[in-house]
Amino acid sequence: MSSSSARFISFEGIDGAGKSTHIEAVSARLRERGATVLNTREPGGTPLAETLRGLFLHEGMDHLTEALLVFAGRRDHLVKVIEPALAAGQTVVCDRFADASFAYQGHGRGMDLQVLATLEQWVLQGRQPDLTLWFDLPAEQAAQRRAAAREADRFEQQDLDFFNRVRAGYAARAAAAPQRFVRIDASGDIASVAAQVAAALEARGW
Ligand SMILES: Nc1ncnc2c1ncn2[C@@H]1O[C@H](COP(=O)(O)OP(=O)(O)OP(=O)(O)O)[C@@H](O)[C@H]1O
Ligand SMILES: Cc1cn([C@H]2C[C@H](O)[C@@H](COP(=O)(O)O)O2)c(=O)[nH]c1=O
Repeated sequence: MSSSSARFISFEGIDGAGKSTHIEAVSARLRERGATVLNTREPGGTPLAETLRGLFLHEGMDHLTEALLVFAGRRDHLVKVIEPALAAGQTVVCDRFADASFAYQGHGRGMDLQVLATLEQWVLQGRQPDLTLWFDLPAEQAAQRRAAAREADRFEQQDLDFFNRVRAGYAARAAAAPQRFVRIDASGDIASVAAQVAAALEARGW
């Protein structure tokens, strides 16, 4: 891959699906092939958006406020970090992006998907990842992994029904954009998941 081939790759999935476990290996692989890789995340990615992240994860708020906050942070992130990096020919690897808003605020919280689509249009102006790796895992299994790993934030405290809806939300987004999404079966061991991720990159010649 030449350093001028800008790519935008997002990682998605319910909490505890295993995204973060694979992000550094993906970035290392792309760097080995010549890319300049920028690792970032949402909510967050800029000082302002990281401040909003703290509120988003820990303060109580209504669902529309939650969606507006995450899209406000996303706008700052897009304008200050993602677009300049892509314009400079870098590869952007982002832990979650706008699909998460449809899955969590839309399907999880029950917000009107059309309102989210309008926000997406205003904020992203058509920008979408080139590839979205969706780590798909049953909610029960993800909960077991989370329980062993860390203290729960406002989202991670939600029940299995919530995460089943979020998972269905990702499935709907994947079905609507099959050329962009690759479903990774995240239920196996770390090596089997890593092999699927590598195959998805290999298939694109990345
Ligand atoms: N394939 C796997 N099998 C068993 N455990 C795993 C697997 N992948 C990751 N884990 C473990 O599950 C926990 C959650 O993984 P990780 O933090 O990568 O998930 P995540 O999708 O990034 O979660 P979040 O989005 O909530 O931060 C960690 O303790 C990690 O070590
Ligand atoms: C981008 C985005 C995220 N969320 C939720 C999903 C997770 O529960 C947290 C982020 O935590 P992580 O450990 O960094 O994965 O935020 C959301 O509800 N909506 C979004 O758009």
